[in-house]
Amino acid sequence: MDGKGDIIATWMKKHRLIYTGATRHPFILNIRDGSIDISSFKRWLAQDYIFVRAFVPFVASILVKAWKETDDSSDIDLILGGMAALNDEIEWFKKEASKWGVALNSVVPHKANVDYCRFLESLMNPDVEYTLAITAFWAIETVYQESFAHCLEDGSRTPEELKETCQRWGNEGFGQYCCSLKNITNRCLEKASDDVLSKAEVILIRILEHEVEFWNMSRGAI
Ligand SMILES: Cc1ncc(CO)c(N)n1
Repeated sequence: MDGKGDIIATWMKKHRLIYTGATRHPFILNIRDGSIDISSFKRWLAQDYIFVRAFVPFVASILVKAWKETDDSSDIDLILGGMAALNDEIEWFKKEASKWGVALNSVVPHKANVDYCRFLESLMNPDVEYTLAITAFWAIETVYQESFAHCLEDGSRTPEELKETCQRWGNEGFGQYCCSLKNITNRCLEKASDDVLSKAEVILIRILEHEVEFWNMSRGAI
């Protein structure tokens, strides 16, 4: 330990407002209180399928960075497990889309989605350090975990037909996975230079902003 401690906890305090904006967005609150407009849900489903397809090569790029930059094989195992889960997730999207009558092959990506995927692509560059990419990965997964877990808490009135979606990211196993990603990220951040550390913080904020825009788009607000 070099005394930097839990950097993510420090960031969470500092950026609480935007973090809450991403994890307690009206889209999520409307699922939780049962007032969600089903056309919004379908829009989210179709757009998120496109996002997840772009997320696969992003996670693959992190796997390559981990292999080159860390001697901790448990990092590779965790990222590989994440990729395996994405394989299931893509099949789940197809099944869910057919249930709702959403045609995935004719979906036009929305600007917020294109912008977000472009940002992911910029992080796939081999020049981008493992620490920066894993920070983004942790943040992306954690926003969904915290958002959908909120829809399953006691007192929530999530419609029955949306519970499976919320379970997908809100379940305890996914929560554990996010916790492991957080531990890896903190370990990398503790060893990082001040320059990388400040870049990582900017990336976290950018991710949170993209997540808010993604929910906005899903609601049809933009
Ligand atoms: C936009 C978005 N953020 C995060 C996740 C979690 O994987 C997802 N599926 N989509």
